[in-house]
Amino acid sequence: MEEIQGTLPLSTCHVQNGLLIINRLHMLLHSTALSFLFYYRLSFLFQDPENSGSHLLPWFLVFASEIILSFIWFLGQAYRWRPVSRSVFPERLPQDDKLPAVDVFICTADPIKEPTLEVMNTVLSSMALDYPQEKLHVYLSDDGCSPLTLYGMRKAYEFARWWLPFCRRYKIKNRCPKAYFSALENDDSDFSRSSVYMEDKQKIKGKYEAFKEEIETFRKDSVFFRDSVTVGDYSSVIEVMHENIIDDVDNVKMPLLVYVSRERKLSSPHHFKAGALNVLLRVSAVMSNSPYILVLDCDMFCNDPTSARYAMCFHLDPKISSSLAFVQFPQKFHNISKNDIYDSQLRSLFTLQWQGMDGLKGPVMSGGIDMLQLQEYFGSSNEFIKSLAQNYTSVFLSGRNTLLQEPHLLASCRYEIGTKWGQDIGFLYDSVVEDFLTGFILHCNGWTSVFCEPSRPQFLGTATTNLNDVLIQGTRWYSGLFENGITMSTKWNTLVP
Ligand SMILES: O=c1ccn([C@@H]2O[C@H](COP(=O)(O)OP(=O)(O)O[C@H]3O[C@H](CO)[C@@H](O)[C@H](O)[C@H]3O)[C@@H](O)[C@H]2O)c(=O)[nH]1
Ligand SMILES: [Mn+2]
Repeated sequence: MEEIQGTLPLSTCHVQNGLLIINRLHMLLHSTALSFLFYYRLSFLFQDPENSGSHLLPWFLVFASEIILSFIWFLGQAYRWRPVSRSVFPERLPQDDKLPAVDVFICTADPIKEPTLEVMNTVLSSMALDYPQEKLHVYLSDDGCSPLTLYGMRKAYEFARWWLPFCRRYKIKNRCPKAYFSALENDDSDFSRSSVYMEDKQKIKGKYEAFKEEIETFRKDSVFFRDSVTVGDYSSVIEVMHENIIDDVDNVKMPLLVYVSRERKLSSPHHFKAGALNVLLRVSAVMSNSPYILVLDCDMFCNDPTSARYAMCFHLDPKISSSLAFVQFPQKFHNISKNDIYDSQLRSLFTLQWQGMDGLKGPVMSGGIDMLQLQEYFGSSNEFIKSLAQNYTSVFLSGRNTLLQEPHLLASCRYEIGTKWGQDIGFLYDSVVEDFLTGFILHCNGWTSVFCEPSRPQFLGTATTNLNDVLIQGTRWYSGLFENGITMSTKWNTLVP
């Protein structure tokens, strides 16, 4: 940190002046029009009662609707007040050995709705991030406790032994194997004319096909398929995959890969994704205990390996790092058609509102993809985690991979009873949109966030594209946001300093 202080900045922030002027002019025009409208309505109500009497009820109803719509419009103007854009300079980051460690958290819940091969593609793309491999640890939480997912993880780890050195050697930009092999004609590698590269590519393609086949065979196997989602109560399953140097030529190391399926009891609250993330927070604290986490949905693969370094440009920037809680990446999708009739790409959020919020306290934590710093706010009040971390990190690094007694306790239902997990610590439980609530509370506590939107999408996810899914997702989000509003208004006294 000392080295980069006083030298060139790691990130810069520009106010988008053109947009700012247009937005503010539009606000002025719109509010002038609203003032005329209100004047017109009020003067009607106060005119001679004989003329207005019979129309009074419809006028009141229309006026009330206009007031509500204007109020909603007024609240939305904050997003347009000061839009900013940011640039990062990853080449100015400190040397690799000075970079902090990062834990990647990926959540999956159902191997049927979230096909295992896709989830493994997300796992592989995050293992292949351009970040010092010994400082990268990937955790997958499986809320379906599916043998298929665990099998997929083992096979993905085997395939990664080939995939990672290949990506590193040829500086592949698209490190999600499925996306890379399906875009063969637009090969983006600098080596695309080299015959050695083409040979290697065919070899790796063969390995990928075999990996795909193995997962498919396992899935089709009727005995396992019936069991591919475990129902009822089950205990936790944790498996650590860890190996040192795998490729002496390129000196490629394998990141740590951990499969975590937390204990489930139908009698204990489940807390969905927030519950899964909190288990990962605790389990990772006794294994790798990194100060930063990158949270990904299982369908959000890394489309550009530089994302972790980009996020570090903010977290290590002395100008903003002291109050910075998280870096939010936009959610972009690979399966949007030209028509996109339901606006599944969420344009108003990610191309307008988040940039506007970035000019205030920062974008809300909107799931999918965010890089959070942990030291200050998540784990610090939990002395137990701290003490465990001190005892166990060294045990793990010394190569005894089967330390697993404590992680199982941390992944059990009973661990959280009587603690503040989900209330004051970790991801919050009071909402089905846990990310929004957690982000709002962090902002209320004085933390900020930034929006990182480089031209190449850093992550690509799967959008909901049929009406049924759009409605279910929308109902969940908006009822969750409503719930958040209630939760926050009841906590108002404690939130506002
Ligand atoms: O009990 C559960 C339920 C969901 N998930 C995972 O959580 C993620 C998001 O769930 P999904 O059903 O795909 O919800 P979406 O509406 O697509 O997700 C958006 O909205 C969620 C809040 O509702 C955020 O958590 C997500 O990050 C955001 O991408 C997925 O990876 C799931 O596997 C779990 O791990 N456990
Ligand atoms: Mn999703």
